[in-house]
This record gives sequence, C-alpha cells and structure tokens, in this order.
Amino acid sequence: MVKETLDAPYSHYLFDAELSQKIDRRTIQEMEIDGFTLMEIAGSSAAKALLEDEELTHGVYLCGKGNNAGDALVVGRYLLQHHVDATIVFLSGSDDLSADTQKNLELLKKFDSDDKLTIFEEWGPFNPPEEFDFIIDGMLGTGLTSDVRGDYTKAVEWANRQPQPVFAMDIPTGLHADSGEIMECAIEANTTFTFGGRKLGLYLKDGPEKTGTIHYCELPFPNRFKEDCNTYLLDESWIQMTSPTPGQHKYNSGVLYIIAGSEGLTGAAIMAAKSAWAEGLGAVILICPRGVLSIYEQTLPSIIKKPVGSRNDFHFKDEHSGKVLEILSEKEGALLLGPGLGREQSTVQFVKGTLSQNNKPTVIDADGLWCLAQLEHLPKVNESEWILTPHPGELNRLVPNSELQKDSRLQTVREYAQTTGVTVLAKGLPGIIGTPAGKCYLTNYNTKYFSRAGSGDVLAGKVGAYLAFGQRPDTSCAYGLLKGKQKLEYYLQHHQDLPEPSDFI
Ligand SMILES: NC(=O)C1=CN([C@@H]2O[C@H](COP(=O)(O)OP(=O)(O)OC[C@H]3O[C@@H](n4cnc5c(N)ncnc54)[C@H](O)[C@@H]3O)[C@@H](O)[C@H]2O)[C@@H](O)CC1
Ligand SMILES: Nc1ncnc2c1ncn2[C@@H]1O[C@H](COP(=O)(O)OP(=O)(O)O)[C@@H](O)[C@H]1O
Ligand SMILES: [K+]
Repeated sequence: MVKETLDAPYSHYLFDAELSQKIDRRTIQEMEIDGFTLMEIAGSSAAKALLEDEELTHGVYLCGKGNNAGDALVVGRYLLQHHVDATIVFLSGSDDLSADTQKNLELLKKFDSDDKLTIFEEWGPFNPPEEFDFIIDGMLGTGLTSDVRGDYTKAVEWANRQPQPVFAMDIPTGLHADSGEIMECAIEANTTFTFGGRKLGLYLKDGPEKTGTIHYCELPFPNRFKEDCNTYLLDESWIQMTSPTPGQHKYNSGVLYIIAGSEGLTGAAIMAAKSAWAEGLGAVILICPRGVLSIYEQTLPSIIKKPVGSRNDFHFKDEHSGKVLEILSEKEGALLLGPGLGREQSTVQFVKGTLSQNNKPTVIDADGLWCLAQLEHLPKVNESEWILTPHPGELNRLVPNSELQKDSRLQTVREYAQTTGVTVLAKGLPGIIGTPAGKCYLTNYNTKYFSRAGSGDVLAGKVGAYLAFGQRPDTSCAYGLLKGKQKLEYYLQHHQDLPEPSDFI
C-alpha cells in the first residue's frame, strides 16, 4: 500500500480568530488588497450562493458595528440588485461603524433607487416587515470579545424564534470563533458563510449545533500566509482511501497482533479482531490468556490464536510478557493492545513489561490506556510509533495536568501528543487526531452514532489494520475514522433503525 500523508487542502484549514485577523492584516499590508475589497469578495460570494440556491424576496439584516456587518451590507446590495428588499437593523446604531462598513452603508443607500431599503438605527423601534423570507446575521464575527448582552441578546433570541432561515456571516453571532463556546446566547443558523478560512469554533463544542450548513468562501489570501495553521478538517473529499492489494503471502499482506480480551471481556477482543480482519489483512493474530482460548476458537475461525500461560489463566499477568514478546518477534507487523484487557494489577505490570520491550507500531486502546495511566511514565521504546485512542474519560486520566483539560480538549490533545511523541486519536464530538508534530485533525460528522459500547473496539481494530498495512500513524487514524463514517452512511441509507457497532465492521 502506498504510504499516504495527511496534507489538507487550504479549504480545510481551520483558523482561530487571531490567525484570521493576522492573515487579513498581512493581506491588506503586504499584498495591498484593501479591507474594502476583501469585504466585497466575501459578501458577493455569499450573495451569489444565496441567489443560486434560494427564491428570496425580502431580508432582515441584523448588523453590529464591525466588519461582520459590512459583509451583511454587501450581501444586501447584491440582493437589492435582484429585487430582494432589505430591512436593516443596527444594534449599536450606525454612527460608529468600522470604516469599510460605513462605506458599504453609503454605497447600499446609493444603490437603492426604488426605495426598497428600510433602516432602523436601534433595536427598540424595529418592526419586522409584514413579509420577509430570510434573516442575515451580521452582528458579530471573529471580533466577539465578551458575552452577548442587551439588544444583541434580544436580536439573537428574536431571530432564533422566527421560522425563516437565518444565514450567518462568517460565524453565527455568539459562538466563540476559537472554542465553539456559546457566549451566553448564539444564533442558530441554517447556513453559515465562512470567509477566507473556516473558523475553528464552527466545529468545536456547541459549534456544530449552531452553524447549519457551512459554506466556505475563498478570499484572496496568499497560501503562504496560512502556514501557521496547524488544525485541519478531516473528510473524504481530500483523503483518498487507498484500497489494500493482496500480497504474495499472508505474512507480507499485513499482520496485526492483538493483545486483548480477558474473562468476561472477550467481546471487545472479538469485535476488534473482526474489524481488523475485514480490512483485508493477511493475518490477524490474537494473543490471549489460555483460559479463554475456547471462546475464541468458536467465534473467530479466521483469526490465528496464540494462547499464553496455563488453562487457569483468565487474564494477562506479569509473567506472560516474555512469551508474548517471543510471539511478537516472529513476524513483522503492528500491534493493537487493550480492548477488554481488564484492570488487574498483574495486567498493569504485564502491559509495562511488554510495551517497554516492543518496537512494533502500536495502537493502545481501552483498558490498555487504563494500565498506562497507572504508570509513572509511558513505557515506550524511543523510536516506536504509538497511537493512543482515549475517549474523554481516558484522556482525563492520561493527562495529569487538569488545567490543560479545563482549557480545551483540542489544546490538551495537541500538547499531550507533542510532549509525549505519540499520536492521539481522541474520541468524542468532534473526534480529534493529534500528532507529535503538533498538528490536529477534526472529524466533520456526527460521531454520536458511534456512542454504543463496542464501536471503540471496531475503530481500534481498523486503526490497527492500517498501521499493519504500513500506513503512518496519523493516516491510520484518519482511515479508521472515515471507514466508520462510510459504513455509517451506508447503514443510514438502507435502514430505518440505529446501527449497532457490528454494523461498522
Ligand atoms: N478585512 C477584514 O478584516 C475582513 C473581515 N471580514 C469580516 O469581519 C469580521 C471581523 O470584523 P471585526 O474585527 O470588525 O469584528 P466584528 O464585526 O465581529 O465585531 C467587532 C465589533 O463588535 C464589538 N463587540 C465585540 N464583542 C461584542 C459583544 N459581546 N457585544 C456587542 N458588541 C461586541 C466590538 O467592540 C467591535 O466594535 C469577520 O468575522 C468577517 O465577517 C470579512 O469581511 C473579510 C475581510
Ligand atoms: N468511525 C468513527 N468515527 C468517529 N468516531 C468514532 C468512530 N468509531 C468510534 N468512534 C468514537 O468512539 C467512541 C466509542 O469508543 P469508546 O467510548 O472507547 O467505547 P467502546 O470501546 O465501549 O466502544 C464513540 O463515542 C465515538 O466517539
Ligand atoms: K455573524
């Protein structure tokens, strides 16, 4: 299989407010493309998309006093030219508008030759027109610095009560562009037009519930100004999933060792093994305590089983690591450790003993992560490549610095991956891949469908399979996630009920 790298196209770069503002500023100063021109391109591309998709007759434009309002006024001007009336409300009046927004207000007035424009200077006297068919949110964009209050709150609440669709400029008002946090209240948009670069907050925390459909509008920002970006949106539009090709022999078609499944927890090992096998590996080799072997004999006919210890061993113990390391040394390949391993003290020692002498590319999941969290240091051989797949609770246990946790999950994942040199696949909404180089990739779909017990095991099996095919850790994570997404979409197209984890195999 060809080794893929995760090089996101610029359309999938995610900017925080600071980076957005910096790129704006540099474009204006170094490229000499002025802010008015940028605003014109932003507003006109949103207007063009609206005119293509919708039958519109009269819009209510909710405007603040910054450049976000300017975008809205440009939209208003283009739509006016197409006989779409405009009622505009300035939440902070129109005396103190930013320069480009002021200029756009003057221009808009000049374009209104048929008296199709109504302007309210404050919220109090605003009276919605008898008939209007959409709302434009141009109140606050990346310039939001504090909680939404006063008339802005009233306008947000009013807009959210209306049955008409709301189209947000850049980011729904009230959503923090960096964190996706709702600052007291936020617009619920049907569509968000995001300008020049997608804002991080659209994809984090509460963002996905507020933004509706996201429409990315390109601005003339030179690509080299975007290189400070280190967060990307992951989707199948730019990740070609290379299909595995059969090798000469089972042992050169990808081999995955799985260390998993103690008594009472064999289901996790079974799910992970089946999931990995389904990707087309040459061999999946399940290493298990001998006491539970008979369960796997019955349930996993295609999987090679290598039992360790005696018939009375139902979980992994410290003394098994020698034998396990001997088995691991037999073939090249990757290792998945953790699903259903259990939490016995002797298992923690077994994990420490095994990992500290293992140099295979390794995925550590579930109880494997619990064991790691009991240890003072990660027992990692320097050059070995690890992927950890924590859910939010497991991430909490792994990262001792609780301050970091409070700050943001994205930041936590990034710093942990960087400082420990492992790749992290943090499960949750969104899923986040963090790499040792400090890059992060966010999922772009509803991961809630995966919240039933067992889908984590399926995911770990897939990630392990791609690692065994020789893919890089970050690419293996991306493939594993997107494979699940593909299976989910197929399921929802063909069934009415909710999928089970086994449907993602
Ligand atoms: N050249 C540029 O800078 C471009 C900017 N663009 C647009 O401009 C936006 C950023 O513009 P600005 O930096 O002017 O910022 P905004 O228009 O987002 O808002 C800033 C204004 O809102 C006030 N404000 C902040 N928090 C508030 C709160 N909680 N309640 C009430 N008022 C509050 C600030 O005092 C300031 O006056 C982007 O989101 C985008 O929509 C686009 O037009 C593209 C080009
Ligand atoms: N294909 C996928 N894409 C995105 N997220 C996924 C995918 N598969 C699993 N997940 C994530 O994994 C979580 C389930 O894993 P986990 O909580 O460890 O439980 P378990 O191991 O019991 O299944 C889901 O809530 C979801 O966040
Ligand atoms: K907005």
